[in-house]
Amino acid sequence: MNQSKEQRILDFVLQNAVRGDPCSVVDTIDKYCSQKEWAMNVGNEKGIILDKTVEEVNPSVALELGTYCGYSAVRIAQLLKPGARLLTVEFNPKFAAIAKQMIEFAGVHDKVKILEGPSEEIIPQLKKKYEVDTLDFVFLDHWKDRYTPDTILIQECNLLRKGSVLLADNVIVPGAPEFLNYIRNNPRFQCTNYPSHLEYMKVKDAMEKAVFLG
Ligand SMILES: O=c1[nH]cnc2c(O)cc(-c3ccc(F)cc3)cc12
Ligand SMILES: [Mg+2]
Repeated sequence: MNQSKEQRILDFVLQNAVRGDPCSVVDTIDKYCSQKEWAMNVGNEKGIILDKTVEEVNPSVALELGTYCGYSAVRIAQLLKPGARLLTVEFNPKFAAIAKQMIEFAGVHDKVKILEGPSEEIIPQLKKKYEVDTLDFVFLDHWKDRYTPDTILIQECNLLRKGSVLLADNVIVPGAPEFLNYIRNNPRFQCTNYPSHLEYMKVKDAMEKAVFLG
């Protein structure tokens, strides 16, 4: 039965990265996806923006929407302080299965919990089922048409506190114009744009940071 691209990425990591070394897992995925097959990992250029934002926030509880192969989950998890945790939501069961193995190989599984299912179903469960009080950091990297409804849902579920930080990938490519319009015109958020490039390409992309003002 022919392999998926995501399985090929995982196999390349299992063969070439160092078990228990998150940096080697991240670098090995970037090597495969820049040299062999493009894939929608946030990549190293935007990954550095992600890293800096996570270090700035130093979250106790972080949420990621869109796990894919686990690349950004590994990047975020390795920056978390002891006792901090990342909840990452993935709709596609095949991607979730790959990410689970990737996260375990990287040795960050004690900090990461993969929640499989649609974000609109999982977000309302975070408080009661996953014992979340508020989210310190949210990385939006799933389907661009869900950025705005999920941001509204997160607010409706009272999951943000003064100073909570949202960071959205791909606001240029594939683009999230409706989200940019929503968040930049919402007086409860202070927005900053970070120009960058699409992962592994020369194409311009950007990330948008939005701080919740309470
Ligand atoms: O669907 C996406 N989810 C999350 N991140 C993405 C991402 O970073 C890039 C892309 C993408 C960009 C250009 C293209 F030609 C085809 C797909 C999609 C997603
Ligand atoms: Mg992305």
